[in-house]
Amino acid sequence: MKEFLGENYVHCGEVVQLPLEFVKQLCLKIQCERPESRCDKDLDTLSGYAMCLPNLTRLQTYRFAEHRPILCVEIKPKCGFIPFSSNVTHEMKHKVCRYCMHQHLKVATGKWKKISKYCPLDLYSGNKQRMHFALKSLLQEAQNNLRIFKNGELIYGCGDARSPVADWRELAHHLKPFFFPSNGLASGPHCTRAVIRELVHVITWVLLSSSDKGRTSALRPGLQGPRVCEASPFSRSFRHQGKNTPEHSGLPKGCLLYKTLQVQMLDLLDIEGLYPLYNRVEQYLEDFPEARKTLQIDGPYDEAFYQKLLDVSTEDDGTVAFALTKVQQYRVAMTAKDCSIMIALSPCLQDASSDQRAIVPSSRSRLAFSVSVLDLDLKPYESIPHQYKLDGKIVSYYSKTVHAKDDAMMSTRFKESEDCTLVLHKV
Ligand SMILES: O=P(O)(O)O[C@@H]1[C@@H](OP(=O)(O)O)[C@H](OP(=O)(O)O)[C@H](O)[C@H](OP(=O)(O)O)[C@H]1OP(=O)(O)O
Ligand SMILES: Nc1ncnc2c1ncn2[C@@H]1O[C@H](COP(=O)(O)OP(=O)(O)OP(=O)(O)O)[C@@H](O)[C@H]1O
Repeated sequence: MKEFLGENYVHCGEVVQLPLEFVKQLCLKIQCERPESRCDKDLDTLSGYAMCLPNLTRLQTYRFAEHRPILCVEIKPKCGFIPFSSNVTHEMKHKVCRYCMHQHLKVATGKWKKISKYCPLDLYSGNKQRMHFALKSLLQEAQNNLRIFKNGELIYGCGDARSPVADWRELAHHLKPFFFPSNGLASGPHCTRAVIRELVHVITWVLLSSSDKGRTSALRPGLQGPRVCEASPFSRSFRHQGKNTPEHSGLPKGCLLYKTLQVQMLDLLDIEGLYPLYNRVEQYLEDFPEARKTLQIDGPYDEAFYQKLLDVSTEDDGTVAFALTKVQQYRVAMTAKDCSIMIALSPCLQDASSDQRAIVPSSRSRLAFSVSVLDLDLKPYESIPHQYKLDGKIVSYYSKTVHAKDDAMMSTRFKESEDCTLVLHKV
């Protein structure tokens, strides 16, 4: 991931040894804090090892702990493209992105209460208007896609599914000293709006900022699907006005969103095209179980592994080697679709001679920032059948309920318009 996303954004951490008794106690202690949907997860209590990562709610540009106040915005942007693969059998998947479709299933199964207006394609569009809309939508319905921390403590977003904290007034109260440090902006709805607007502008600016490191240019998936999701309320409102959605202004090539999207696009065949290839590898492993090691299913994720990921050809020569490359690319893509971006912001002193590239030129205050990526452990090979089933469920639920409802609404409107024919008589 360092190779793809760049040195600056990825923190590998280090492996540390822990007493088994400590891990066991920790595991018991956190179990009651897990949201219900994550109760099947477990800490590895047997290996005696853990990953020690830096605290990413803090600025990563300074070596020493800062004593200045720090704000951190965590965004889990999810998949930012619509599949372009010809293996896709459901027409809907070429029009509506997975996140927007999945929202309906999540609400139906009780994971969340309300459908979010957030659409990843808006965030990844590079178009400021669309990005602002996406970020405001995240602020309205944070789900597990947005969290805000102040000095390392969660002040906005879901700690877990049961206790969402989502009060804009309270949030603005926390944020005001960061964005309007020296003026006496009166409180009230006007102040809340101004602070939230400033937050959205600063985050957009940071997301579009570039760092030149990383070898992303090596990835050229080539094909691209539609750049607008039909379900996004932003593009819907444009369509209702008879206008086209502003497509995209293009993400700057060095920015983290661009790099993340490139890695996500390693999912070249879509799960529908990938699943038969997974079965080919499975069949091979059934015949030669000892090959699991040489195929590097469980690593090591070394230079040789990385080099194979760069082969973005989609021409199947029927070999296990081809199938394996696509499977590994898919796992990397899935990881990039589920990672989080941590944006840490801290006011910097007017006279501090800091690196100008890491300062947001916000109108009211000078903010130092750092951007990191979280949750980059490679998705397991074993999760592919689950992905395949889930994909089918998401699409069929969306098609059956939401799309059918849309159709019904259209035909009712049509019928109503027939019933209400206005007859004009000459007088
Ligand atoms: O499949 P998705 O898109 O629902 O993603 C899962 C996430 O749900 P989300 O859609 O973000 O609410 C899910 O998020 P939550 O734990 O529900 O917050 C996990 O991140 C899961 O990854 P893993 O199985 O724990 O490694 C994610 O599973 P993977 O598909 O990334 O394996
Ligand atoms: N290094 C870090 N610095 C700051 N916050 C972190 C860090 N690592 C994790 N977090 C916080 O904890 C949350 C959960 O982390 P993560 O997704 O890595 O856990 P996980 O591996 O999915 O947990 P599990 O599978 O055990 O339930 C993140 O969304 C983030 O808010």
